[in-house]
Amino acid sequence: MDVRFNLYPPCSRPDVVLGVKPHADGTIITLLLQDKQVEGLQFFKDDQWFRSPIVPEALLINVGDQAEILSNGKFKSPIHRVVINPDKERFSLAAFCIPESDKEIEPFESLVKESTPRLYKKVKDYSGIFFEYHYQQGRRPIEAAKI
Ligand SMILES: O=C(O)CCC(=O)C(=O)O
Ligand SMILES: [Fe+2]
Repeated sequence: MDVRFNLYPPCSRPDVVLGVKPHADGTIITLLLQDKQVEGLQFFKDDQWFRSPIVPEALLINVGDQAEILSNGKFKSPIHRVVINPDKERFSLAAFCIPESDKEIEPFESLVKESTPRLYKKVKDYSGIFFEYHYQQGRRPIEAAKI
């Protein structure tokens, strides 16, 4: 598990600056503790951005790309971003649950059937794929795993 503290300083131009650009997490799951006062996280669904409301003391559990692969697409890893507040700084704490880089992952056999054919290849070192696709090519890393 990797843990990261995020600190988003205020910015007077939230119309042109994002805290985190749109992405889906490359994890199995991500545990997220959000700021108790300042919102910022948004999820993309049906061509719209939806705010993630503050729920004090709650951990937000986000499905990552590797859960999408393991579940043969039953779980979808959502696209999300962080917007910046013009006046207040924001904190978040993210714990990224990821397998060791030498472990191969693929859809669970029991979820691959005639009615639900296999959608993803076997992948290894998804963090490496994530880095190459997301940061270097600006593409969704899950595309690399699709059959
Ligand atoms: O700061 C947040 O609420 C989310 C950050 C995030 O999406 C990430 O670190 O992957
Ligand atoms: Fe994220």
